[in-house]
Amino acid sequence: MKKFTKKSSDVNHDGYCIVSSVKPKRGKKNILHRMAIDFPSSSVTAILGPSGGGKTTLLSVLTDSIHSNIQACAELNLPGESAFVPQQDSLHGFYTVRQYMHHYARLSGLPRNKATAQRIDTLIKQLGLQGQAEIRVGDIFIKGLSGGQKRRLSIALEALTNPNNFFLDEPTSGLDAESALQVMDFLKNYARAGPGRRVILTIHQPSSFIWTMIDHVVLLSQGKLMYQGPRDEIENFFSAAGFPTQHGWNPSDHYVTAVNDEFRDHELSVDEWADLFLDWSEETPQMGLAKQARPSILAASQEGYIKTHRAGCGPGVVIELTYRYFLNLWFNPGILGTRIAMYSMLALMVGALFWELGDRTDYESINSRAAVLFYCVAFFIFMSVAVLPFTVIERAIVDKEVQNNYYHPILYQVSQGLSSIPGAAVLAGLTTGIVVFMTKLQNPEWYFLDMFLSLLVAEALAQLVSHVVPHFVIGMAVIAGMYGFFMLFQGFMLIPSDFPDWLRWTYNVAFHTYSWRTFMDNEFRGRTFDSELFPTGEAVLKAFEIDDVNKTFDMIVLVGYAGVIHLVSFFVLVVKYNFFKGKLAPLDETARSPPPRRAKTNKKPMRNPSPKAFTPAIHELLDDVEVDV
Ligand SMILES: Nc1ncnc2c1ncn2[C@@H]1O[C@H](COP(=O)(O)OP(=O)(O)OP(=O)(O)O)[C@@H](O)[C@H]1O
Repeated sequence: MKKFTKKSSDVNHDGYCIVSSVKPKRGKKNILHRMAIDFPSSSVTAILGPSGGGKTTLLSVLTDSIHSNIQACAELNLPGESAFVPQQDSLHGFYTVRQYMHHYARLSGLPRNKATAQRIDTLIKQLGLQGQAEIRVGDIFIKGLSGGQKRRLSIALEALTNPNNFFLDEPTSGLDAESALQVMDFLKNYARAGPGRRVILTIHQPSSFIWTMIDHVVLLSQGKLMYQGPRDEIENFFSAAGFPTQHGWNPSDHYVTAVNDEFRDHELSVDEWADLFLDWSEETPQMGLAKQARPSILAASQEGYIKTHRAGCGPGVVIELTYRYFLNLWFNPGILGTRIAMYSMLALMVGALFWELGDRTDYESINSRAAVLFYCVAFFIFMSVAVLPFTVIERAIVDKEVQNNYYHPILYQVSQGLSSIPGAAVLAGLTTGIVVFMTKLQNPEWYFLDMFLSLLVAEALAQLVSHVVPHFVIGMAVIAGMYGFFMLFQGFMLIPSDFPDWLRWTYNVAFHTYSWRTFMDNEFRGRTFDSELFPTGEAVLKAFEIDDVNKTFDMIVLVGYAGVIHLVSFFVLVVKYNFFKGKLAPLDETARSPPPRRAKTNKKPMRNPSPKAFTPAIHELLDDVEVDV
């Protein structure tokens, strides 16, 4: 029996992957069965097969990004840096195409010189985006690139840093025939442009044009290997099996249909196809694992080894990400614009309702002061929830960038923390200016500081929640629930000594407590009132059991609160990207031998098939189609 002899130590330009099994952690059914696949360098390898065949799962094994609920035993040998272009284009909408390319160049630490600018221009041209170079990508607020143009931009962004292993999930989906052809042409040239490069992509239905641009084919069905080898050999295999492609048919349609027995009985079952391929590849000298040196292609690689460039330095990445967040704030009306409008309107309404309240000393004004300060804490902080959808949407972009090794999540966390400072300052300044001016509450500098730090904590909390919830709607519900608790516990509705004993600790946990009592101390301390019950502000503070409050201490607590939340966010990101990721387990030794034959079939590969032996079921289907002439 032929042995698969490759070991991880055999690092050369012939890539391969040996899968022993891939299955869900809870469940016995294999998603991918035992298989060994070549990934020759300087080639475009297409993974294709029927829906549910295991293409995406195989790609996730190859990119080491398997889901945490999957158990995979596999060995990979794909030397060099990798980049992955997911099927979903995760892009910020405010950059133009050229700006986006320069942004990624800076993020990767590419030198800011003419060569980089030229490479960007070349990529834009090669991917047919020169007409859109100065057009914004677009999002829900502004119309920008079409779906296909976004696809091409995603490819250009990852190609910029010359990864050796360039993985793409359905790169041609959503593209018209000409664009798809251009993309494939680009990928083919990319693979050829240097030894040690390989392009590995999944594809659903390659057109006959695209089919000719594929060098190497991996055909999967029901998680089993139907064929792997050079594209120009697959027809020999199907012919030998008695299923040649008929004249005028798209070969890939034929192969994918022939191995899909999910809808109707085929002459050969998937197991029989798998066995036929094993038999055929053993008998065929040019087949077999890692035999495709493809000297003709390697000979065409004249440019020499081009070094991959990824992962910029720490401070550079933080500056770039912080700058990106500012641009997002600036161009995305949902993040800052809407909030500025809402905060202004509410602040004006507060000012109008409590007009010149600070000048009043009557008994009712005491109640009004406490109420307006409660409102300021509760609602202005609550509205920071508006940031959550955008951080959740940005998550897909960050996931892609972390997976593609642009930066460590800690740098993203630092930049998020820094980015929230100016936004919080603008909103706090706005509300302070309007509310304090109209209501004549005292000490605007403390009002501003308290509002600013409270908003910083609220933004940090929104960012933390955005890292863990599956959807922003859930995140908003979680934050609304938390703030509901915090408002109850902050000491306004109930003074601390009236709390049930077992809930007393909650008073200190809610950050609203520190915000509100500082507002209260700021407003009441030193005031006198025309009231026998509360002749001084201190008497009011005493009634709320906050007469011994130290404002400076409370502001330090808010800073610490924000710091702790950012720290928790950091740990959440580290855990998420390191421990909640599925890990590839090593192969057991038996996996190096070919898979056992499962289906004992008498259908030996036929060397001289008659054209009549073509899948009868397909003919039946086609015969049923009535054509009106
Ligand atoms: N995390 C998982 N847990 C359980 N089953 C899974 C998991 N991921 C994939 N599968 C199953 O494995 C099979 C292969 O899925 P996969 O997404 O790899 O197929 P595919 O070839 O990419 O399909 P399509 O072309 O429709 O995208 C499917 O039956 C799918 O339900």
